[in-house]
Amino acid sequence: MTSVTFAGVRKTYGDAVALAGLDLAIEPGEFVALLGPSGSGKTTTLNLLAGLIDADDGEIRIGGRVVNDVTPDRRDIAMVFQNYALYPHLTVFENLEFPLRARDRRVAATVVEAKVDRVAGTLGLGDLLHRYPKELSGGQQQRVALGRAMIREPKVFLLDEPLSNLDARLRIRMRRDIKALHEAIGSTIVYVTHDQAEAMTLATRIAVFAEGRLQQFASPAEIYARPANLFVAGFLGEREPVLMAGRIETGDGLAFVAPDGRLALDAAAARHLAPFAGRPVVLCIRAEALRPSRGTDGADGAVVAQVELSGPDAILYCRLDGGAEVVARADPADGFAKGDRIGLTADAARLTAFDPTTGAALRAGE
Ligand SMILES: Nc1ncnc2c1ncn2[C@@H]1O[C@H](COP(=O)(O)OP(=O)(O)OP(=O)(O)O)[C@@H](O)[C@H]1O
Repeated sequence: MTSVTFAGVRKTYGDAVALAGLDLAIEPGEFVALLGPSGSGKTTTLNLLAGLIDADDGEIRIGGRVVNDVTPDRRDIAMVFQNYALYPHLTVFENLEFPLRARDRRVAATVVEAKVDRVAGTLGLGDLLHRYPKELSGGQQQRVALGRAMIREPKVFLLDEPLSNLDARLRIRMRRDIKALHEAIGSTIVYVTHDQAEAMTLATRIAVFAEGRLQQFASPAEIYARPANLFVAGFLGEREPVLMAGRIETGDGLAFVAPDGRLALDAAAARHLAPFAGRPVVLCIRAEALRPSRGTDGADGAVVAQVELSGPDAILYCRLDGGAEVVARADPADGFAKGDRIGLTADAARLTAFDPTTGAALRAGE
């Protein structure tokens, strides 16, 4: 297992900064997702690691060795792209053995066979070895592409949006396959995606990029629960959170007060948000942070404007009494309906407050 390190790595194209001083230390055997919107620097990072482009500045290490001047074929990495392009005129077996034969023409047939068998076994391709790519489903083709990368037993796998050509259900199945594969082989994986759900389910840690800068590098749970800034808070999660500017007030019970709405905060808020009382903040409010209730005793009033069933949840689009729109999650069995007058209590442990000027998260005690 191999570590990967970027230290002060910078890449520009003319005046355009593709990557501004990246520092990132990936532990051996980690599965790291590089996540961010289009143009944020993910592919630049991957291409620098692969050696397909050169850094202007900084140092890149694979397993402790500085590789800035090492050619791609000597970096001991394998790449799988979005367009995995199998050789159409070769069978699955021939596609899998290709990298071995390309490296060493005289490699023994028994060695090739043993390696292909092992990789095919890990990926569940054993019964498909005689087929041609056009006789395979999209998911099977993608597994062959992964197998072709695995066969040379590289130290690090680089995957660039490998699932984006597959339909939604297959993508979810392949996610499980890739995760199982990582657990089976234990190699270090660096995986580029703009799909936050993919990053959340696959990665041991997620590196979130925006505009060529690393915004946060942490576990999926940490990134979701404790986003470092407003960009990360907005980018993670199935549904965009509501970001509302206002103040934490301590008067009549602790509350968040915005010009167009008020939210009562529960007791846990005393520790979590009370230190920021009186100062302007932007609050990130996710649906699961709001608890709807019948009647408005001890909670602030809202009206349900729309209900959306989303699998096991009912998503309530609500209007606070002051007019602000928020989204709450409920159990469909509770039967909330459009037009209902409800109470909303915020679970402060699930709220994050941000500095309106810098966008950085405010943490009690920091
Ligand atoms: N060869 C190039 N010449 C000029 N600018 C480039 C080149 N390659 C990348 N860039 C710019 O560098 C920035 C980062 O690009 P990069 O491809 O790393 O983004 P990305 O996060 O991978 O985006 P995507 O998800 O769209 O692939 C972008 O602004 C892009 O336009």
